Amino acid sequence: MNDYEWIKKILQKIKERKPLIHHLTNYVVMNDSANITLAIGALPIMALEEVELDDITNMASAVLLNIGTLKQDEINHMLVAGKYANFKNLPLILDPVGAGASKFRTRTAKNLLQNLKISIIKGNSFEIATLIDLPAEGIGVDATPSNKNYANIAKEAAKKYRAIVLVTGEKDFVSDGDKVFEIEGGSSLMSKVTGCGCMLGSIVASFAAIESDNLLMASLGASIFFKSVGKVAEQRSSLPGSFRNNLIDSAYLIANDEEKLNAIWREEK
Ligand SMILES: Nc1ncnc2c1ncn2[C@@H]1O[C@H](COP(=O)(O)OP(=O)(O)OP(=O)(O)O)[C@@H](O)[C@H]1O
Ligand SMILES: Cc1ncsc1CCO
Repeated sequence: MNDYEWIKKILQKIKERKPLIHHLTNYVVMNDSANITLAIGALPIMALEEVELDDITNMASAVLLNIGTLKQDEINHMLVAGKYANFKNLPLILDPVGAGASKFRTRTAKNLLQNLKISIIKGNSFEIATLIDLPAEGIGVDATPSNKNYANIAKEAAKKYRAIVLVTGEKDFVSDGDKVFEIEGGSSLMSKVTGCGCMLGSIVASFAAIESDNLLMASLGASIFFKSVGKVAEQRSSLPGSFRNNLIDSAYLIANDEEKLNAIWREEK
């Protein structure tokens, strides 16, 4: 038994149960999100049309809301999909892409948090800091929170929104508002390929679908797993284009090859 036996169990259950993950997500990364979901054995579906939301939610095991390319007239779709998820008690994951970059995104992320019971919030440090009204340094995509205590940012956001919070970056931080876990690893190439955060959202949702009674461990497991995926992808490629494809291949490889998982995690200890 190694320390990560519990993550292998989650991966095994994903393969057995094939949970359907309903994504309302951005069209920059939608295809990669679908493929990474399939690579670990879950099933993706992307549906925005309001009339089909009840059917889709009835089959789904988790719902992911990602505001990356959201338009004003689509906000209501997210609210309706979120209400269905809440009604069915499904894990509901929010990726507040770009919160802090525009007033529209900040307002929309906060609106979703106010009107829905969000189970897990996953975002980079700037996005999560924005949700707890911390000031920023820099502009646009290079902005970072002026407060670099990311563990505390995760904890405060989790307390404020009564949700599990996963802050991503060179190191990830996961908190339930009480405990905070710090996760190292991954690859610097992950910041050179768009959508690694969005793909992690799909993995978080897949883990949450299986581990719905323990969303802290689901989020922690997803973070550890995806850091390992990044590391294996880097061993297989050194440039962003091939790295992107190798993320999907590596997710598939390590989700299906227990020996590979053992080897990576042995190395890490
Ligand atoms: N420099 C790095 N070193 C190691 N891992 C990284 C690095 N940068 C990002 N990651 C990993 O990449 C994933 C995405 O994190 P990131 O903070 O870049 O998300 P994001 O800004 O929301 O990305 P996007 O908006 O492109 O989807 C996480 O799993 C994170 O741990
Ligand atoms: C680049 C970009 N713009 C909106 S969504 C997205 C993908 C990364 O979040």
